[in-house]
Amino acid sequence: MQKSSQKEHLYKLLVIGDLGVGKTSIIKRYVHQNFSPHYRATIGVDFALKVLNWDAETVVRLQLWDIAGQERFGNMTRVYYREAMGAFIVFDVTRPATFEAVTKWKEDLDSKLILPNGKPVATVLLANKCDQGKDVLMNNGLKMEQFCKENGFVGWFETSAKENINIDEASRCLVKHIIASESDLMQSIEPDIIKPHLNSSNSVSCSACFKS
Ligand SMILES: Nc1nc2c(ncn2[C@@H]2O[C@H](COP(=O)(O)OP(=O)(O)OP(=O)(O)O)[C@@H](O)[C@H]2O)c(=O)[nH]1
Repeated sequence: MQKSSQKEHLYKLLVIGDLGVGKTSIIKRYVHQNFSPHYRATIGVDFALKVLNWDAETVVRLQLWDIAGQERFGNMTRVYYREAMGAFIVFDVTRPATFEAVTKWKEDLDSKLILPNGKPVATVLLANKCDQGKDVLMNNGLKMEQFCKENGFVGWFETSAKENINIDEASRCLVKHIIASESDLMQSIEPDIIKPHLNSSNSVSCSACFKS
């Protein structure tokens, strides 16, 4: 039961990335604690709600927007991105092309969504299906931390929706950065205009959540 002294935050989070990388599966695992090996492509967008008891005084409600991979080639992302406070960009570690698409997704996001202080929304990169090996990470010799800094991600995690690896951790990282960016905004502008704008901007990053 909620105590009267508790603070509540409601955040819209986007989950984006190429077809079949595991966006729906990650949300399903996170919200419903289950996994299905069968693939059913998302059409347009789907939604889920996750409630987090953040600390003794704070409840965080996450509205997760599961955006179909095929939307990268459509015009609807601008509409879906509206008023989001954070994003996960997902790729599949077994398919290099899905990693190459990550920068395209990030550019699409940053070109359409901006906070009132001119900063992009906090974004965490998820290297999903890590239960299948780490082909992309190892073969390309990727320096993920460097990649994240250069491309404005606040952190990255190897995840598995199948084995339930690092999904809670990635979410906590994202929420932590959103709470920090929200208090940043509170200090600089009127609280009632915190909602992100649709526009473009440069990226910023912080290494607080980077994993090696
Ligand atoms: N081994 C393994 N398979 C996964 C994992 N996550 C998802 N899959 C499988 O990958 C396939 C695609 O997963 P989805 O969650 O539907 O992918 P999506 O990104 O939502 O796909 P779109 O809706 O087309 O954008 C399914 O067969 C899943 O079972 C994972 O962590 N490990």
